[in-house]
Amino acid sequence: MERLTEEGIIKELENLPGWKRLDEKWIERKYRFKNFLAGVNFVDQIAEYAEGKKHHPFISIDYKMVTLKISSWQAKGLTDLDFEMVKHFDELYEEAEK
Ligand SMILES: C[C@H](O)[C@H](O)[C@H]1CNC2=NC(N)=NC(=O)C2=N1
Repeated sequence: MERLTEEGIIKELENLPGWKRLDEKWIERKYRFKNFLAGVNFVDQIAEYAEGKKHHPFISIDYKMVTLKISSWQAKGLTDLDFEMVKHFDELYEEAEK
């Protein structure tokens, strides 16, 4: 998959509040949960989805906070697939927090 241009990345991020640029290759979002197990359950859903897509975010759980960061390392940058996936991560979060 093709790497997105700088303009393409900036445009995508405009519609994704919460996601921030770490550097030219990685974006990151921190999600807060009501309790530890809600965060772990979210990570479980992310893991299933990522495995299905064969595209894997880096994940860390810090008590009630889950941090996801993603890049397409084979493409050496950010791709449409990264953005398709982060939109789904945000949807899963909204469902989880209802
Ligand atoms: C061979 C395998 O499909 C690749 O190594 C996949 C696995 N998961 C991946 N995940 C992410 N985030 N980026 C990749 O480039 C990537 N490559």
